[in-house]
Amino acid sequence: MPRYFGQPKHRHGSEPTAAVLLVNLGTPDAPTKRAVRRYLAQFLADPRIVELPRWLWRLVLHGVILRIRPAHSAALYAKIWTPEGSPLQTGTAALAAKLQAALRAQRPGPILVRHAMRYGNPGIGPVLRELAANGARRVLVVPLFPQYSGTTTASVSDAVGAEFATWRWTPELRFVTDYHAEARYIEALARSVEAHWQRHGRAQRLLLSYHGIPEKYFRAGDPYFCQCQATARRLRERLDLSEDEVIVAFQSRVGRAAWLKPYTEATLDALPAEGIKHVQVLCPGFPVDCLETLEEIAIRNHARFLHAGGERFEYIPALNSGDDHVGALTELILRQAQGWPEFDPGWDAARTSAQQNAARSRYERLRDG
Ligand SMILES: C=CC1=C(C)c2cc3[nH]c(cc4nc(cc5[nH]c(cc1n2)c(C)c5CCC(=O)O)C(CCC(=O)O)=C4C)c(C)c3C=C
Ligand SMILES: [Fe+2]
Ligand SMILES: [Fe+2]
Repeated sequence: MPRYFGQPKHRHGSEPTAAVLLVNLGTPDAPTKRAVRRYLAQFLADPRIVELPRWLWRLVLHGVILRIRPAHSAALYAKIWTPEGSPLQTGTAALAAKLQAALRAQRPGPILVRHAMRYGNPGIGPVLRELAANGARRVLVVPLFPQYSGTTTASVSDAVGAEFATWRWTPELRFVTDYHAEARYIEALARSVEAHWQRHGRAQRLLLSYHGIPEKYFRAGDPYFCQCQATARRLRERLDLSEDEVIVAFQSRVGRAAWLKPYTEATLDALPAEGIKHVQVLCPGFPVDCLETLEEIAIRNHARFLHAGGERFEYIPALNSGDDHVGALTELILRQAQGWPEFDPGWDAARTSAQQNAARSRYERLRDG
């Protein structure tokens, strides 16, 4: 086995291709205990997610958590699973397909759009290798985390770096760290809220629920909390709502340590006693619907709010593969890929390959003996 992954059959001078790789968190292959266990074992072993000493965490993870959580989580996944699979998987794939079509319509050059998952399938490594096999010499990585966190965005960066550490010929690489304040992303969120208002009227409060992270990561310098607040502020201003009408809260806490506050659940428990009986919930940090929105918010927290005395609870769906989302990400991608020839509106494939064909056969004869 050669030490580095190479492309010995690469055709010298062949047309370069650019690629956009959307990366989401990942999801199990099936809503079963076995598949969830495999997924959680990879996910929770990531030191970006749990920063305990490795030996201690390995004991707890394999001795306790992976014995209990898979069955519990599998039952939750079963509630949201569709005939096509996990909503996070199908939603991310649909978004990638729509982006591929949008870029093809707007740019003449060869641009491939793919999606990968940080944990589970399709993995970042195999997708990057497939792109290389299809000639991708430039790769723009777009983690689907609008707000940067070390637990998510940096973990994607780790995985991309670890993959390229095994390659002989690495591509030109660009990486989107966050897009929490992008005008088109805020606009897409605002329009999804307005569309909801058109059909259901306005609630007393708009609750913006983000995935939490341990509070100690925030204190150690993770910018996630600030970026969540900044997204919320811009969205509130765009919707012309007062500070009182919008609440920011954090969901999906795991374990007993303190996470970012206020917690979504405690917030929903307290609102009815304050006379707030009608809430609408939007999750701006989840570009694609998943377990944490469809089960935790739309099912579990909905029931919880009614139990606490609330009367109306509405979940406003994620942007998913809607046109506003595709438009926002297309604009982000076109700006991030500026200067790449494949993204040049004047790309001329015939001229490019004619220039490069000249050098081809000589080098290949030398290499292939
Ligand atoms: C244990 C610590 C966890 C941290 C820190 C964390 C941060 C974090 N996660 C997301 C986005 C998603 N998380 C999802 C599921 C999920 N998250 C954790 C744990 C942490 N997340 C677990 C154990 C799970 C699996 C489900 C479960 O067993 O409860 C998902 C949904 C996946 C799906 O298949 O639908 C997403 C998306 C962000 C954005 C984030 C930090 C900012
Ligand atoms: Fe999570
Ligand atoms: Fe700040």
